[in-house]
Amino acid sequence: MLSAKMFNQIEFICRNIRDSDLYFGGIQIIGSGDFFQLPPVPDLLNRDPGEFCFKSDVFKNVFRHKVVLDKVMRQDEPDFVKAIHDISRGELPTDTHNLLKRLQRPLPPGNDPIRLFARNFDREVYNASRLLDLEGDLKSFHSLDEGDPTKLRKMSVGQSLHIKINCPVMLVKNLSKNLVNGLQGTVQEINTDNNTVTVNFNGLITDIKREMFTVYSSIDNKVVASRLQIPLVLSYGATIHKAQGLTLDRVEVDSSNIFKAGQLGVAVGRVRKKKGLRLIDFHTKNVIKPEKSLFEFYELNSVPFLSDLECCNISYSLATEFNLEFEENVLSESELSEFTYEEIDEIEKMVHVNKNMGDPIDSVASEDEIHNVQVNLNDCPISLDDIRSCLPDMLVTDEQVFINERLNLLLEKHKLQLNLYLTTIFENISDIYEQVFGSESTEKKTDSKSWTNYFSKLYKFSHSNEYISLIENCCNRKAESDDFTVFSRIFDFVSHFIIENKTSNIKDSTESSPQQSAYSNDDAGLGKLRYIAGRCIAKSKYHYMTIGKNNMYKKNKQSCVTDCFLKVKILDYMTTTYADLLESSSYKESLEETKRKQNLTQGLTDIKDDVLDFFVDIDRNRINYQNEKMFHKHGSNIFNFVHEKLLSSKTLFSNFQKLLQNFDLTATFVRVDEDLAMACLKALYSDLILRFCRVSDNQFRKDLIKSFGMQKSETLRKRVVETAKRDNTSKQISMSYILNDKSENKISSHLKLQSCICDSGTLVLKCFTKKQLMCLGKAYDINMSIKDTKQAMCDNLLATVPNFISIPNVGQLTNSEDNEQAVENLEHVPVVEDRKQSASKKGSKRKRKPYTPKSRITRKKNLEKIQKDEIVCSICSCKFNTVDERIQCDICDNWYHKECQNISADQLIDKTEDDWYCMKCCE
Ligand SMILES: Nc1ncnc2c1ncn2[C@@H]1O[C@H](COP(=O)(O)OP(=O)(O)OP(=O)(O)O)[C@@H](O)[C@H]1O
Repeated sequence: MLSAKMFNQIEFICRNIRDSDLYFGGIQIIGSGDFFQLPPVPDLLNRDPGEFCFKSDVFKNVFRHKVVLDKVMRQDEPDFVKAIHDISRGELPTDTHNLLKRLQRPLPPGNDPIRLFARNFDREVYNASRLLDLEGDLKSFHSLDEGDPTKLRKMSVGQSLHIKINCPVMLVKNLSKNLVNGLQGTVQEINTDNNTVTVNFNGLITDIKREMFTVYSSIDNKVVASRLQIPLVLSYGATIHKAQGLTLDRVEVDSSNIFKAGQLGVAVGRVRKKKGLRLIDFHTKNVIKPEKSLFEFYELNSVPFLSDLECCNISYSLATEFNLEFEENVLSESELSEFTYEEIDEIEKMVHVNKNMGDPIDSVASEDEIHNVQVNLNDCPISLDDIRSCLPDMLVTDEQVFINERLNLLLEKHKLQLNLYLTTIFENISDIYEQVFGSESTEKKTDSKSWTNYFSKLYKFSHSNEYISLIENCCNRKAESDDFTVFSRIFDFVSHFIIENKTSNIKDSTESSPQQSAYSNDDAGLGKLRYIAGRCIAKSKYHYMTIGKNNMYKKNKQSCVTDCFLKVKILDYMTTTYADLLESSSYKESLEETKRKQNLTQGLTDIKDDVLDFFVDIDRNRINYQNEKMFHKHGSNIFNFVHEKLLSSKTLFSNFQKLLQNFDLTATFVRVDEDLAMACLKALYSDLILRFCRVSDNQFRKDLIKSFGMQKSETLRKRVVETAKRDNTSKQISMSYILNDKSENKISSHLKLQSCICDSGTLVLKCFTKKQLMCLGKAYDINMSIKDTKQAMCDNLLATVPNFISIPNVGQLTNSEDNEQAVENLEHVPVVEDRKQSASKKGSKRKRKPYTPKSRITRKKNLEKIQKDEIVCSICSCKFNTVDERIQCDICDNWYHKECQNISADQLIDKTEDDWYCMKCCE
């Protein structure tokens, strides 16, 4: 079926070739078709979402007249005609239902029927199994490919064509008027030397040679892949899409994977008579209701024809320019084509799915404290019997069976050596623990670094020669990779044991951390879980399909193909259609979320309700193991820990079995016995658990990182705010700032001083010298004495300044020289005395050398030192360019740039008259 985008493009090309304003350049168009048949296939490569063409504005203007052909020519049995009509419209009245049920019998003897499948994979498996059953030599033709391999998958011919003489084939390219796409024939001769296959097409015997197939990308505006191959495919079976348009006499329709409205109708409608049709695996859910717009389209009235057809000569107007809306929203409305499973990778790239799921991270851990130490590190409290508890109860995978067997053997035959191994690793791991977190008597704060350190030490030990020789001692031979697998289980067990006992008091933050809540707690979460579960199933299905396809024609691999085929069938059984869910799901409220998340992968993730229940179970189990507390204990190993716990849960596995109790093993064309079914079941269980663990682990790690990131950024933000505050206050308020303030009564500087005082009174200590404080006191009418300590002066200011709205006696604040004079006049107390007093008071708090006033000689000497570049600023370590830009602290005697101490360079501080303390000493 033509899509809206394709229709618009054809119209555009015709109009441009004709260089005309008329639609299609004035070319008369007669369109025919049945919209209740297969809908257009979306084409991701060309950004075509696969909308019905009648939705295009151009279509509405061009096809104003509609004629409904209602006489069916292919079939002549009224009940059969009605049944095809019903199922095409998504209806299943009783008479039609009964008729379809009756058609589930084998076909009466006759020619080999063609089997129709909804999905390519089923067709391929069927074709391969039939071909291998046919006598004769298998011949293969391999294509010559160029370009992007993912695009090559879209080709209608495969990379390899496997055929035998007398096998049925179908032409997949129009070669001439008679040799058309879809024509069926039988292979008569095969010549691999000159790449030719002779085919008998109903008496027309023709040599078919290799043809070039290309994939064009309108996005890249070029051919992105090409394949040179014989244009034939095997035709024991075909897809329903491929069979559309054919008229057949004997058909078997496998309806198990019908995924589109119209698909079943097309399949059933290919055959002339009921007696030539057999239905396989038919369910009512295969009858899918088409979208409403289709019914609306047929209900629309048609415009009557005018005799001169003037009604059809409409000019193209810009108002009907291409409806490119869907280019923005390429696939939100789209559904999947039959190729969907093969396009998963491509789709994933487009929706930015993180494929790197499950990569371990070592460096993240939170900062809980370890309170309790319960293990006596000198003795090993673990017995060999305890080791048995690390054997999994339920054996799902081959690896588990293997580990169990090996461990049992060691426990029976190498008890002594195993005991030595156990004691030694216990001691070593305990030592490592102590080294990192301290001894049992000390409570030590642990942080992410410590945990990383701990796990890296464990890793080093487990790869040391000492450790390897321990294992070799137990095995009585050179250690192999299998041995390490077995012993790593005991190693993990001991490591967990030690941490478990030491961290038993760690606060379990499961409830407070959002990342550890179950998906299934609310509707949105359930919707998300359905999507995740569906993705796990779809990925698993794709995985087995690929293995199956790769081994399809290898004779000795047929059991592997059967195995994969059965697994795919089981996975199919777990899914349904969105329409079915809308009608019958008990979790309808959650479906919206599933649909929203599906976007491109719509259809892939519609899993049945009972399958969702099973995943809810997994999820609830998962949060018991996948939480912050467990993360502390297992570090990067948490993924394996969670995975193993879920894998070995008997309840989960039996729930999984229950899910499939009604699955009909006989409904497939491959022979399946009970053992194979059970093996497949276990493998699938293991695969789905693994995939689910990867997704949840990925999410868990992301959430952890996010929460750590938030903590980190909060600390950082705090620091920035504090620094900014400090900078602000210390820079904003200084004597020169107050003096330069031209506002009335120096309101501006008053406010700044006020805010500086309110924020932190101690900052004032840093900003002003004693002399300046005296000045300020005078300006605010505060009675201060030069004998007062700086702190007392500040306290006075602190108590007074907030009570004023501006500086009351601005006149008292003059320039610094005047200030000095003012202070001189105020009190005639020797400054040296005050300095001594102040220094001795400070000395009570911290030890400091007694204050010695710098004599002119000392200053001169210092000056000389400065000039000889011997002295540098103690903050920035840079030299001083001028004498005036430096200042020396009277407590620590260090030199600083004034600016490094937030003192403006032009500010004069005569240190022969007053002391000055650097910021550090003030603190
Ligand atoms: N006027 C006719 N008289 C006799 N047989 C006819 C007539 N028209 C069509 N048929 C036969 O009916 C069958 C279906 O015809 P055709 O494929 O053209 O229909 P269609 O509408 O394209 O079908 P579909 O869309 O279902 O594939 C063919 O076998 C054709 O030979």
